[in-house]
Amino acid sequence: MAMHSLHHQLESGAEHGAEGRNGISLEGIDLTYSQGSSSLEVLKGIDLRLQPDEFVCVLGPSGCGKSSLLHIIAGYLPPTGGTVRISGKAHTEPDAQVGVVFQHANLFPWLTIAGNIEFGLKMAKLPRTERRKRAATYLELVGLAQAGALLPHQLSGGMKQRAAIARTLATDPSIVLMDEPFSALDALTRESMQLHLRSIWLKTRKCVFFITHDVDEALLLGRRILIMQPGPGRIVQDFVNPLFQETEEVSFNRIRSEREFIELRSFLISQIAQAHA
Ligand SMILES: Nc1ncnc2c1ncn2[C@@H]1O[C@H](COP(=O)(O)OP(=O)(O)OP(=O)(O)O)[C@@H](O)[C@H]1O
Repeated sequence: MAMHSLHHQLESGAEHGAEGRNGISLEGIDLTYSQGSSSLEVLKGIDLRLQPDEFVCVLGPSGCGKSSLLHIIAGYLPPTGGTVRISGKAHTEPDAQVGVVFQHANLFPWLTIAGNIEFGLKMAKLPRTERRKRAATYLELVGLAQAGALLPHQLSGGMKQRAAIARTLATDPSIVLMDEPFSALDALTRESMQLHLRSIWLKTRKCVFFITHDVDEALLLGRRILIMQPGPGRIVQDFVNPLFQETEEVSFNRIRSEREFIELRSFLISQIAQAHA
């Protein structure tokens, strides 16, 4: 596929996400940070619909407003304009529908791994037996079935991040927002986490909004890919990832060696560089 024709051959993500009223919809989101007499317009007119089982990766140069957008979807930050809707209803405050995973796990150091997972469930007033059961289920799902009684400092970075994912999923959110969740991990752990997350998504089919700086990561994980551009932040590319396969049986090495992967990779890098210029 020649680079100049690549863009025309990609299926639009906006059409893909447009079905039904479920999932997330962002309507005309604007954000301006104001401090004293100065202000910074960070996001302008973001329109986006995500299906309830979407896995979307968001790429864009540093400072284009990716994290700000995530904070708005989470309900942490009110936009200066526009509306976030979840299943058609305006979403203005953090709640159990939306789970967030950050770059660092931020586990409570004094609680065991199971205790960390149960903490949010306790806040949600789930009875103790149900909390125990859920913690065991999600520890199993992230491959930490044997680690429930350990304290966070006894875990590796990758294990801590898996515990953080289990903690988020255990509250059964319909949307999981992830802000560069694997960027602090070494390359090998990162790849195993990517495979793990893929397999969790195939089992749970949650809507995942995943911010990354890593083009390869977006191509290996995203069913849909967005590219944002700064000044002010907006979405400039939105397409269905043609490399995405709905199966557990994937070899990242094989995908990485495919011609289409290499072409898409340089296409994305050129788009991000353009956005940066
Ligand atoms: N609380 C804040 N007050 C004022 N300006 C802010 C605030 N948070 C972020 N900004 C500014 O808004 C812009 C977008 O920041 P944001 O963190 O959303 O971008 P990003 O794309 O996630 O960046 P990165 O990839 O580096 O994490 C940046 O110019 C940043 O300096």
